[in-house]
Amino acid sequence: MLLLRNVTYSTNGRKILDKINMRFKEGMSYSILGPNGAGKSTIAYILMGVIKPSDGKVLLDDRDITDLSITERAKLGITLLWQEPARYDGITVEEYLTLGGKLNVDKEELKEILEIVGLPYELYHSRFVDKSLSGGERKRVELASVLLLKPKYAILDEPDSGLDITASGLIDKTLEYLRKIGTTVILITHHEDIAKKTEFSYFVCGGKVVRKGFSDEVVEYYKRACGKCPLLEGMRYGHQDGSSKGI
Ligand SMILES: Nc1ncnc2c1ncn2[C@@H]1O[C@H](COP(=O)(O)OP(=O)(O)OP(=O)(O)O)[C@@H](O)[C@H]1O
Repeated sequence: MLLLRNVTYSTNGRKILDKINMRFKEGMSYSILGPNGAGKSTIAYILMGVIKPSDGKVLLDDRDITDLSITERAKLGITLLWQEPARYDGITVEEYLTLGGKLNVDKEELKEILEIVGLPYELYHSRFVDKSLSGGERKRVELASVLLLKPKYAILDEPDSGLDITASGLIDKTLEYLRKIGTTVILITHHEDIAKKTEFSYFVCGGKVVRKGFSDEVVEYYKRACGKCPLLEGMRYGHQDGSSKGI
């Protein structure tokens, strides 16, 4: 089990996360749901070891891993799909996904995974992971790399961002594959329909867990709460500069 215990994170004199407690059990799927700026990506970075909490602990199977680096956590089976996909000039999709042949993966498996993420092997394996791929295609390559690693814990930070209308089917196939291989999924999103695809959800707002439980129930609460939130209402109508009333 992966666990955040009383995690607080402050930076530049601002408290971003405030005593966050979360539990991710093996083989289950979870969403971290919340509006822009809620603290969702910060939670992902703390789980992955990109940043360290100012207070509190990260535990994996009762072991304190708070001070472990990204690489050490990766070795323990924790993987992060970054919100912004990277580019690697001069490296093909196949080289990237097989870590230059170091990852033990056969061609059939590579084909299967590329099919799941919607990039047919024949069309994409020799393409370069550079700016010649669109943002959406790079995101799909990153998702394929997470699936091929067969992690124990897959943290997917907005897997649908930058993707088109086919994203919903892609998320379904991704979750189905990860469920099949027993990976615990931690999916970060601000979309209710995406959160509903997981079993459990945490609704985060203002750096705090506001609600947790079965995804259907949490999503209903999120819709009601965010629908009435004066902060979000203000953002929607652009009250900060008094302009852009409506859209
Ligand atoms: N280094 C930093 N200095 C100041 N503020 C920061 C810093 N890093 C993050 N924040 C702020 O912390 C808040 C939470 O950021 P975070 O990226 O975790 O939100 P999020 O829920 O993932 O948002 P989004 O849905 O827009 O991606 C935001 O208001 C952000 O501006």
